[in-house]
Amino acid sequence: MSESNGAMIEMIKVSKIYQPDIRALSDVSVSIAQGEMFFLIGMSGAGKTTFLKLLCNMETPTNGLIEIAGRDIQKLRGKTLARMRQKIGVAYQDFKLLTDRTVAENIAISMEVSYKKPQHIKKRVRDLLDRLALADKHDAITGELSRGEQQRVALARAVANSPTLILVDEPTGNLDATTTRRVMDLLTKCNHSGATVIIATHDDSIYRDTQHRIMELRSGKLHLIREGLPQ
Ligand SMILES: Nc1ncnc2c1ncn2[C@@H]1O[C@H](COP(=O)(O)OP(=O)(O)OP(=O)(O)O)[C@@H](O)[C@H]1O
Repeated sequence: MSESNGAMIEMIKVSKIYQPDIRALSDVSVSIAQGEMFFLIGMSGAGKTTFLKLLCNMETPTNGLIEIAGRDIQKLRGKTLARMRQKIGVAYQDFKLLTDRTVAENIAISMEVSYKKPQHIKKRVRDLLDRLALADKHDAITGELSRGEQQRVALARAVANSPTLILVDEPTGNLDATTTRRVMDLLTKCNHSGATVIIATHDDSIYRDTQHRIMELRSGKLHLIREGLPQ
């Protein structure tokens, strides 16, 4: 994805109403810079997952415009849409893993789809498993792991192919403090390598001391909690 005025994401007056009448997002406008790490907080049901799903085209807005790297994502079709999707890594709240496949197979998928060399894939999978304290789970069947382990596999899969945009939904919900730190270290490393990272969470331990921008969804509206410091 190419740069557009330094913005990775432009949301302009975006609303999402689910049928029959659930207003999840209401006139949300925000610009998120290329290379920014951005925390999206809010109570349960505040619309965080909806916000992320709109960005990865899993849901369409009822009103408003969403641009990623300068392109209106609702207008993307065919190969252009597929190419953009390859540049977005998503760790879903419900993981969406292939539970009958091994951990390594799950993490390798996005790299295989973009024809990375087997040698590179092997090395990357091992490295991510090491970083996330899952080295001994390489050949485990994913559906047999604990929720906290599956959560980390979902994260490893999301970042494996070095996407330009990383969307993570509650990445630490099932984790202890030490493992939470590992997850945040990995996301920070991705961010330092240039990725724009958007983290939806209500785990205040991961944003309490951050120097990155924090915004909160409340009653479908987006409020600034803290400006990020220049990095
Ligand atoms: N597919 C859907 N159909 C109808 N309503 C939905 C749908 N998805 C979400 N909602 C509703 O939209 C609102 C926002 O939901 P969303 O999942 O985006 O919130 P959230 O902040 O991610 O919550 P949580 O922290 O509990 O995951 C909620 O009232 C939810 O019930």
